[in-house]
Amino acid sequence: MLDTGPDFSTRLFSHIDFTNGAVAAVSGGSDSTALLLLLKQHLDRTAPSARLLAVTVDHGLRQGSADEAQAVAKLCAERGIAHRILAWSGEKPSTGLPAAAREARYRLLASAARAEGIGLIVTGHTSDDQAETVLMRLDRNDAARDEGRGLAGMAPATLHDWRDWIVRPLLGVRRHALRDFLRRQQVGWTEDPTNADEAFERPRMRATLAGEAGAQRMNDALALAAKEAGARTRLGAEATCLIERFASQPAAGLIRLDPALLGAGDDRAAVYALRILLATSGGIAFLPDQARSEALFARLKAGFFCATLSRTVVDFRRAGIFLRREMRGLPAAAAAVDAAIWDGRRQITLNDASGALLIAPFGAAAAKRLAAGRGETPPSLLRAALAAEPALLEAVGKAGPAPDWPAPQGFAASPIVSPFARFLPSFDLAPARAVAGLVGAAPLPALPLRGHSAG
Ligand SMILES: Nc1ncnc2c1ncn2[C@@H]1O[C@H](COP(=O)(O)OP(=O)(O)OP(=O)(O)O)[C@@H](O)[C@H]1O
Repeated sequence: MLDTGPDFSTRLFSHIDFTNGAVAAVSGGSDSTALLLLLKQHLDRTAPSARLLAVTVDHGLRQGSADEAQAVAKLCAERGIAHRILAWSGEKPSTGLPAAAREARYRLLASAARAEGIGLIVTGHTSDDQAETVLMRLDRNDAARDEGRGLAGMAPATLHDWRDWIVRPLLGVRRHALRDFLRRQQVGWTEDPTNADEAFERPRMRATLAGEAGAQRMNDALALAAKEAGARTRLGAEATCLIERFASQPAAGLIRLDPALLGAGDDRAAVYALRILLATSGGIAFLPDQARSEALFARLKAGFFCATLSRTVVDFRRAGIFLRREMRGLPAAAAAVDAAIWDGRRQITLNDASGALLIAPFGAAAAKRLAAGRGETPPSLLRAALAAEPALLEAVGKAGPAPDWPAPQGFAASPIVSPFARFLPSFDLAPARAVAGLVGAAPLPALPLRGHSAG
């Protein structure tokens, strides 16, 4: 039987920095209920002044979800833990419901954390969840498409919206051990019927991992995840070196790669660096397809050419290899909204919200008037990059002349690192930090795990 005494909670939590408190995401299921009680035990012993807020999201998708949230509220009241229930009140999509529910859940958890000045969310994902995730990805053959990146499974920590850390302290713990702990504490939990509904992929996978027969499969999956996590982190570190050595940004929206990258000798890392930079330039949340990226890299090795991948024009000419957002598919003029993400590439800040403002691509004509030559970068490329940047317009002046550049006061369009802007797994910290430095994105908040640094 697993030791679930004080040593156990020390092992689970002592590497996490709770100085700024924690939000515990508690569904009322066994895993997150055990998480909450173990964390409370740990903080009472080691950091009694650290704030702990339990949050239950009521998705309103099942009958009885409000009662389940109330059961968590009751447990928290008994244990002296602050608790909030947050309802998902938005439109529910007819397809992709689990993904939409997850999005809404993290958004609500993050808003609760921010409201309390807490930058850390802990969830109850277990090694069972990890094995299921990895095996589902293996079944879908994601590995072949993405060089095995996904087989690393869930990261011990993930940055959400470049602001809030989601930490998963139970990733190395089996669900049955947590249930044993709860039984000994005489604490109940709710069973979500969808977890047993084999119409869904995850419950089907869970069933294959049950019993003696499933145990070996689970161990193999966890060993695979650990191996792939190491490989992904190493590849990321190698790609980081290449980005730092060979990539520069001559102007906003224009990345230059030194052609020496092509002969640097480490093609795998170079392709990975290229994929990350393509997604960043194009404003895409996912890295471009592995095979197409390899083909692009091979074509670059063959000499000068121009192609488009991941909404990014890749232009190899004498002056270097340049990446910029293609003009096709840029957002149409629309009302400017503070804090909105524009084109997946820029976070808009409106300091002066007065008046009706529109945001629109700068456009080729205005860029032609304004872009001046700079250094050795061909002016045509500077103009092309500028044309795809956002500009602020008076709504009434739509037909008037284009605005001046740089943008009028009261408006900032800060670059974001598109593939990692929403979710940044800790495996990918090094390349995310390098690209943030390259494009001028906000620096990463420190990783709340001891023994690591996020710079
Ligand atoms: N409705 C919710 N409210 C708050 N946190 C949640 C909610 N649903 C899930 N979580 C968090 O996400 C983690 C993983 O979610 P998942 O859907 O795999 O778990 P679950 O089966 O709903 O619940 P549990 O993991 O607690 O048994 C949970 O352990 C919990 O920390």
